[in-house]
Amino acid sequence: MANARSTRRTDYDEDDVRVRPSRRGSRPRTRIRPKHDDAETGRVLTIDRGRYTCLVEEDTRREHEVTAMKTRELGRKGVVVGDRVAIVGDMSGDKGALARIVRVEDRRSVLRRTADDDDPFERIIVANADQLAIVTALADPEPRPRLIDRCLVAAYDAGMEPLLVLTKADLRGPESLLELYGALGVPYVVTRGGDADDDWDLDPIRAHLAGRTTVFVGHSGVGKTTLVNALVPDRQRATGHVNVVTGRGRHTTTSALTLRLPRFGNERGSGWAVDTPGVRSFGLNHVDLGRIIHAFPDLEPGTADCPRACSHDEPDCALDTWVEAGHADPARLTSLRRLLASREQAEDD
Ligand SMILES: Nc1nc2c(ncn2[C@@H]2O[C@H](COP(=O)(O)OP(=O)(O)OP(=O)(O)O)[C@@H](O)[C@H]2O)c(=O)[nH]1
Ligand SMILES: [Zn+2]
Repeated sequence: MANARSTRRTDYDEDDVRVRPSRRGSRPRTRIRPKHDDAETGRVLTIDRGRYTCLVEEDTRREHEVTAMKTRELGRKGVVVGDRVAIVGDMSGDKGALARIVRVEDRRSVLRRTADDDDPFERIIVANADQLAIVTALADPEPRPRLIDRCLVAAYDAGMEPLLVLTKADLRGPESLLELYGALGVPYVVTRGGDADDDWDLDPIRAHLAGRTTVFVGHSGVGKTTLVNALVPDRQRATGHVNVVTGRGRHTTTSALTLRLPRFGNERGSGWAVDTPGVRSFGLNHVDLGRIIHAFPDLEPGTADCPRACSHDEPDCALDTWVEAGHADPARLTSLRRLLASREQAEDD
């Protein structure tokens, strides 16, 4: 009991008390003001063993990182990379200083996964991102269209725009792979870099990333690390934290890591890259397939005559008639159904 009470004490936020209660005992201002209304807003850059690296005073000359922990008042609510949070306490960013996250602001988008399709637990990988860069090598390793499809479903489900990043173009051209995605109209960039090109032109991909927050996913060996490092030359400095990067420069955490991209062209904001070291695949157990149709605005009106709770991949689906009547391209319906089916299939086939 005594223990619980003392914990409450530490939860009490001394920063909130601007006016001392008078001797006659008026109530402290914290009681009547909204809680923590002088908290600072931060962007969660990465998470490591319960410590949240947050960027505060963003885009000002006083921009800096602070390390924070969750507080009790958050309850069981999770804090994920990309979250905008309210932070109080020691905001100095000094070594050993620990601030406290007291609130998580509403999320604009949520990229989720389940470890595999049988896993009942969904995990949020990143919040508030705009774009999902699906990094795929054109060869070595061979492209895995099923995996790409699943990433597309995850992006559409999250309310994020997909971007196909096709690497190792020095080994093979993109034509046959792009045939699969032509009807979907997924934006793409083709790159060749790393050891294959001393003079790597990153401008085409930078144009897609400028001013937005992009999450990078990709299977092992596709060149994701090579690409992200090239995009963020001062990566080591950008992460800054010894607990994120070990002496050998490898991540000890599977948390996503947010990196600021250098400014590109006339964009006002430089944009952010979110690297996802541990994410190689997307379990789609949590995905509400009913949401995927929203990514197909040309087909969506055709679902008006569908049976209730139509999966859009069944004999009575009204989309067949809609397409036969010439309202939309049949290839679009084929692509939609391929995506809908990708949840039921293994990633590797
Ligand atoms: N030929 C060719 N090789 C590339 C290209 N980009 C990267 N590579 C090579 O591909 C290999 C894998 O690259 P990484 O960047 O480590 O791939 P990754 O996707 O981060 O893989 P993990 O480190 O396993 O997560 C390395 O040997 C790179 O040098 C490219 O455009 N062309
Ligand atoms: Zn239908």
